[in-house]
Amino acid sequence: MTTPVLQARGLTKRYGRVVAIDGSDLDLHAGEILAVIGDNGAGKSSLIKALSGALIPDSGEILLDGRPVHFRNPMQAREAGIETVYQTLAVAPGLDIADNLFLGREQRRTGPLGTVFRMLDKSHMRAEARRHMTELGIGTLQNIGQAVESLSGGQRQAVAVARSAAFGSKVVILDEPTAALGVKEGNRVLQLIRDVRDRGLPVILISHNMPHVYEVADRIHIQRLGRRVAVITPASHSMSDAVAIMTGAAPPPDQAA
Ligand SMILES: Nc1ncnc2c1ncn2[C@@H]1O[C@H](COP(=O)(O)OP(=O)(O)OP(=O)(O)O)[C@@H](O)[C@H]1O
Repeated sequence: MTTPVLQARGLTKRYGRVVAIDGSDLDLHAGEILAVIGDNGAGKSSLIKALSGALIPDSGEILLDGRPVHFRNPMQAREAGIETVYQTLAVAPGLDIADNLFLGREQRRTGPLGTVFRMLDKSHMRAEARRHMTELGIGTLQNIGQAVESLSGGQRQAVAVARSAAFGSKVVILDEPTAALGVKEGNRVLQLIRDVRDRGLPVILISHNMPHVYEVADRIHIQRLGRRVAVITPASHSMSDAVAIMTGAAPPPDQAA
């Protein structure tokens, strides 16, 4: 078995008396979409925050390509190649698509125009933005200079996913990317997620939408009461099996025997 790209071992995080994650494990393999499902409060967000540097776990270990990493903040996780799109979309509505793609990573002009006057290399950013969007087949966004506030929810998500795919060199983490979307837009974002995987970036997808999970996930990590209780696949278990394990109505598979 090859080493997982990203692993969590026994991660724990407490908030006072509340145990948000309780010795949770996670394994993300190369080339896969790993869905993380669980009831409200199961610790999905906390787990993902730990993996993306937004939360420092009390104990446990995170391994990237088999090597221990200790992220103190989201920037360090991004620098290590883990790109996360949160539920609350971090897009800036007033800025255009290209600017959003490069938010926090603006490219300056070369020479004193860039270093002294901090001038942005707009044309380069536009060209790069267009290349990334085209690569991911987001054909509907013709005008890279269009303000993001004029885009639909699905198109905004597409920009956020494209951004994570453009900059994530090892892992892309998506927190409820289809939550607020209509059927058509949701499907488009699902296709985008497959494209990201097929281009070689493994994806962690947190979602409450079971049909979406079953449509795209290669494996499904079930989180319950702060820890991983099972890993199943859409082929091994039905949607109702998954929900039963998630809610505790059925025992996890290894205990079922
Ligand atoms: N900053 C915080 N302060 C206090 N308690 C927190 C904090 N963040 C999370 N918790 C608690 O930790 C537990 C796990 O929360 P978390 O958000 O990780 O779950 P979740 O599975 O993502 O839930 P949901 O599906 O509702 O988003 C919950 O009981 C929650 O109330």
